[in-house]
Amino acid sequence: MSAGLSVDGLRVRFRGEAADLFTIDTLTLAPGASLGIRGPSGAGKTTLFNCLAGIETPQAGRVAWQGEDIAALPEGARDRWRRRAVGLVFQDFHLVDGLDALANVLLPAHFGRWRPAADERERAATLLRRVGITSPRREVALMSRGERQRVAIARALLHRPPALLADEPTASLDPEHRAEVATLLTEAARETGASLVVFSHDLELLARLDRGAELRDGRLTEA
Ligand SMILES: Nc1ncnc2c1ncn2[C@@H]1O[C@H](COP(=O)(O)OP(=O)(O)OP(=O)(O)O)[C@@H](O)[C@H]1O
Repeated sequence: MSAGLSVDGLRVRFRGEAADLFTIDTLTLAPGASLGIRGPSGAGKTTLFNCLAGIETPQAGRVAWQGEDIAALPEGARDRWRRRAVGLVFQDFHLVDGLDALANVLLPAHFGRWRPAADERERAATLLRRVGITSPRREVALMSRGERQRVAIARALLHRPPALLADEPTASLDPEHRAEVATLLTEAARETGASLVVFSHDLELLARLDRGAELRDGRLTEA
């Protein structure tokens, strides 16, 4: 079983379109390694993010994490895989405003179970401290955008996922918070051994990643 990410012959075309949005012949990423993907608006970055996260099913190809081809899994199995094996970070955080920071970090622990286990609560509290959130019972709606993104990163790490995917994670932050979030994401991947893929226009964030690639005109080119 190969660890990390391995993509082969990935092809995406939306219904009614005459041409493929993109094709990716091959892409691999080792555990603990990071890759930044940039590209012009409309190139398909969010669509590729969705394919790597098992949210979108490609027309053809293999998207394997830890040797498991998630593109071939039926929807229910893919949802279970996503909850277990991937941490997702978004531009607009995807937090639940009526809840405090701790409850937001524990959200993934509620799937299939009524309440989180004691060790999950402990890990959530530890992760919040790790990302610099000192008031875990504070409602996220009252937090700054930078703090909210740090809570979202802690949530992404709850189940120690081997894959971390971030879609424009710094786009709605001011420069100081952008740098903070960039440091946290790259350190978290290194510490946990997760493979990190970041889709972004933020050149400072992209410069901190091990590798860079551009999605343009239907092709992913590494540079
Ligand atoms: N479900 C869909 N059905 C049809 N077309 C779609 C669908 N989702 C996305 N598209 C189209 O695919 C193209 C790529 O969209 P995508 O959101 O992946 O681009 P992007 O590179 O993330 O763009 P941006 O940087 O502006 O967010 C766009 O032209 C978009 O309109």
